[in-house]
Amino acid sequence: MSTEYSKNFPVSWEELHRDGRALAWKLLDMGPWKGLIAITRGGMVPAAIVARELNIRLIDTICISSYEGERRGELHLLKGVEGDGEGWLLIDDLVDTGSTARMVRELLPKAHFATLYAKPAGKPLVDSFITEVSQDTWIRFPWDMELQVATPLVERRKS
Ligand SMILES: O=P(O)(O)OC[C@H]1O[C@H](OP(=O)(O)OP(=O)(O)O)[C@H](O)[C@@H]1O
Ligand SMILES: Nc1nc2[nH]cnc2c(=O)[nH]1
Ligand SMILES: [Mg+2]
Repeated sequence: MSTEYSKNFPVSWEELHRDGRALAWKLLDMGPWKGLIAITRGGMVPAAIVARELNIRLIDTICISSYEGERRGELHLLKGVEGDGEGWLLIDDLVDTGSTARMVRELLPKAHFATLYAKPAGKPLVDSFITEVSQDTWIRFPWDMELQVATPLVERRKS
């Protein structure tokens, strides 16, 4: 982990599903929505959960990349969408520094932007989110993890 991030916040598939459904509950009475736009790639699984709960079938993507592991690089817009986003729900997994959010807000100023997780620097840019974590926390998503044998605590303390 880079020095910027000193804490880990691992999220299991079950927790992610629960948080996705909690986000759908929040968004339920704010519609109707014309459709949903997932910000790739992290927004795709949360978007699938929300789309299922809100019965949204029209789904588009904004394709952006910025991080290489835990290092933030330049933002690259690989694919946008037309329009100003009015009536559309924009979904990502998280906001961290808020750079990605700033770019999508410029592209789609009227969309409702929702994420599962938010860090303080990005929080003001999101309309709806479920859980806040501190700025020095790195969120570990289930699609980035695998099951491993855990080293016993006493042995970890020796190293
Ligand atoms: O608020 P920011 O500092 O911009 O960080 C948040 C963005 O970073 C991650 O995406 P990433 O660019 O790593 O691509 P990915 O979704 O394909 O993993 C995450 O999914 C958000 O989209
Ligand atoms: N997986 C993951 N990707 C990120 N991109 C920006 N911040 C984070 C984070 O905390 N976790
Ligand atoms: Mg992303």
